[in-house]
Amino acid sequence: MPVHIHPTADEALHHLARYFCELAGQAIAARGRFVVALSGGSSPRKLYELLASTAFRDSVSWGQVYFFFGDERHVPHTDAESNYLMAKTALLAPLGILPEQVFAVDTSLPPAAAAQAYTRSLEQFFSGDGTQFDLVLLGLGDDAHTASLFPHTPVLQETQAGAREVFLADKQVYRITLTAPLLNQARAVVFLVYGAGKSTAVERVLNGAHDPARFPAQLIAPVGELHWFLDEAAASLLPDA
Ligand SMILES: O=C1O[C@H](COP(=O)(O)O)[C@@H](O)[C@H](O)[C@H]1O
Repeated sequence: MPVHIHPTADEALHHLARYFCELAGQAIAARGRFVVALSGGSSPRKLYELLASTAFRDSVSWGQVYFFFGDERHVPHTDAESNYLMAKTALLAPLGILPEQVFAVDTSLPPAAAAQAYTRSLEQFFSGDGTQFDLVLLGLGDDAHTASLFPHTPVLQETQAGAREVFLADKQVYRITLTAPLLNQARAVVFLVYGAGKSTAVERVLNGAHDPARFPAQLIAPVGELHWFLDEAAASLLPDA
């Protein structure tokens, strides 16, 4: 599994942006479309802004790219916490992506219904082809969660590919997440992690004992490629860094 360690976050972001464009070109040439699951939280915003910048925007046939979300907070799409809003602001609106290319979680529904509806959207979109993303972008929380697969939550036991609701008891909030079996069907999965605050989580996930209940990102083992793009700060506790 390639772990790419770059001196700075900016360099990691540029290398990942180039990889994104490369995969998009290959997928569009082979299958006529590029289907991506976006990550949320704070780290990917800079990647999205970079992809929409003059440096990269002409490197992808954006009209053939379809966007889903690896996870979403159960808040309105106008809420500052919304992963959809972040992606819309940083990537989708600047690139003029059409609404029919974007599959957001319907957070106006109650959490379980929103998850069921999202599972159905995925099934309809991929009908017959199997639900396989060309690329899943993921981040890593400092508690080793990824998407909304949080430590010690029941969704970690899920064996079916789909979307599920997750209740975070400490924050008393719901999220919707794609399950590990679904994420693992992807042709490529990429973690983008930068900053010293993530170094312990990176070390535990990549080098610690296998304990996905504590380190859920260890559940990610796709049938396709798996890459980690790190800066030196996030990689600082890895033995070879
Ligand atoms: O909550 C979330 O966090 C993880 C990590 O996000 P970051 O803000 O620490 O970079 C992210 O992968 C997930 O999509 C997001 O909803």
